[in-house]
Amino acid sequence: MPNDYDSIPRRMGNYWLDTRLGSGYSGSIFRAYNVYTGDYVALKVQDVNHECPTNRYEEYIYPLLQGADGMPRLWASGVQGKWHYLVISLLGSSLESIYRGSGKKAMDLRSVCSIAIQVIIRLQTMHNREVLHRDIQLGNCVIGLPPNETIIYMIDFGFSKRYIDPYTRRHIPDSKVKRDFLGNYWFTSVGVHCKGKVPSRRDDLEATALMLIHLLTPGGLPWTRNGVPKTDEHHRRIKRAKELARTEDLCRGMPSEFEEFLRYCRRLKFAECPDYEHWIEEFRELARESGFTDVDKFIWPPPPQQMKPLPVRPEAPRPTVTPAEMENVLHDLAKLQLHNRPILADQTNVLPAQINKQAEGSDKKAADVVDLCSDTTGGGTAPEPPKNIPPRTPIRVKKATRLEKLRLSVLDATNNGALSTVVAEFSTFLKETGSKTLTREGFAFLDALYKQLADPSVFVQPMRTRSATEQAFIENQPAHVKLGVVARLRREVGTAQSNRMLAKLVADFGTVTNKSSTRTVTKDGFAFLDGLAIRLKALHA
Ligand SMILES: Nc1ncnc2c1ncn2[C@@H]1O[C@H](COP(=O)(O)OP(=O)(O)OP(=O)(O)O)[C@@H](O)[C@H]1O
Repeated sequence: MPNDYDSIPRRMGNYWLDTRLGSGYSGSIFRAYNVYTGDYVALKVQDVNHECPTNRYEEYIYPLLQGADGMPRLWASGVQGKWHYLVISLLGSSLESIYRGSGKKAMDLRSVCSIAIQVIIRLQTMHNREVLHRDIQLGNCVIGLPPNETIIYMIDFGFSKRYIDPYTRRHIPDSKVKRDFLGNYWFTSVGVHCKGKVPSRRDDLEATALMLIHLLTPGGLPWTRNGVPKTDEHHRRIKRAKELARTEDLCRGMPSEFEEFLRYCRRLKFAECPDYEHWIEEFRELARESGFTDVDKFIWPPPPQQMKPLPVRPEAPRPTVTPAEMENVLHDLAKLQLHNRPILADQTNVLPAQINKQAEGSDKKAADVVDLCSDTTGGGTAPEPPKNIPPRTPIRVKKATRLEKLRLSVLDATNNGALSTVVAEFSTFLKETGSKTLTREGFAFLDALYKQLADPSVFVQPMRTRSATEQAFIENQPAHVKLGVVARLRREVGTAQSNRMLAKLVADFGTVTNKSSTRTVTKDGFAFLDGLAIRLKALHA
């Protein structure tokens, strides 16, 4: 039901309406002031007969959120004539208008980290108070007015809901029945938007992840680029694009935290409590490592000395490597003389001359390389990148750096004792980072380990590369298949008699982890890695 704005009285209760700040489907919002105190507020007006009485819902939710940082205060509410009104703290611009107003194609990393930290904290507050937001988007995150302009506030609780039943104290039930989508086109989670699932805490977080990725993507998330859908067909196309978009494609070129955060949100179970603290820390650390200070504050415009180059990803698809360029790479690889590196593998049947030949003849396997730029394999001294190939984006700091160091330690290990230490460190590191997702650097580590255990002189297809058809097949595999394989590997690792046998187990572990949709290391997976470290030590003795 559209609002008849002209009939809205100039005075509502003790408040005099000034300028209109915004309006949405459900009502209008005005800047207003208290006629007795002169204090400015925001006043949200809605027709009492509106088909979607969001003001009434908000009136119920606001008291649950009072007093918390970043939550607007509800000063008054009431009905005047045919109008229901809410009087709330007057705030500043929304992130939507800040982003649009910047004229930039993507937001800087410092600002996005601040948004991540603050929005996750806000959601933690809301969820602790048993409320789901259910409409996370840039327009519903606004900054305060001076002196609170560095604080991000949540607004618009018209779709919010208590997820703990106040009487039974139980979490709202899940349901298999598909429900109408509630939220917004751009950021509402795939589960809720495309699959009609019941929203829970995980979906507020997934919407946050998508919002962050949107801000870092030049031109925004792919399905946002043609504007709000005007037809059902357009809406269907958006849902399809959203559902089919692969996490790694959405996050290509960004610090790995964003990809991991999105994967994490999508792995959460319906009633699971997210680990807010972990992700707040992850984004703080990412910001710190990128050289940003005071990142809990959203400072706009961003301080000039902290305006680092954006983790821009190329908008056009990465050009494929030409045969000539590939030849250059292989030539350089051959020059690495892998046969001179310390070899731990069982070499009984491999004569030095053969090893040499294998290194030189490794171009036969070149066609197997699916994505040369995104996976790190091979020896320590990297060859000069061939000309005309776009440079790799200089990001994925921290975890990536640590994993890369571990990978190099694998390649430098000269005996099983040293390898055992590195494997134990790898396992501990993964456990401590909290994120159990194996990133590409994690797979590169396994690739290196496999090579050391099997035969470092042979080119090995990286475990993580896979085609679209493999991906589709993998996604149809039930989770218990992976669990069963890893449990077997865990058992077998304790009795493996040689490095070759261990190499085979590592390869199976990499393959099965890669085959799971989330690429996570399970409890059995960690037991396997720890068992591997112990076995290597035993074989060394
Ligand atoms: N407290 C506030 N102070 C200042 N501006 C505000 C405030 N609340 C909302 N606004 C502005 O008004 C816009 C609409 O507000 P809000 O989202 O609460 O209303 P809505 O009717 O639910 O809108 P929509 O239909 O777009 O969800 C916001 O994007 C923001 O720009």
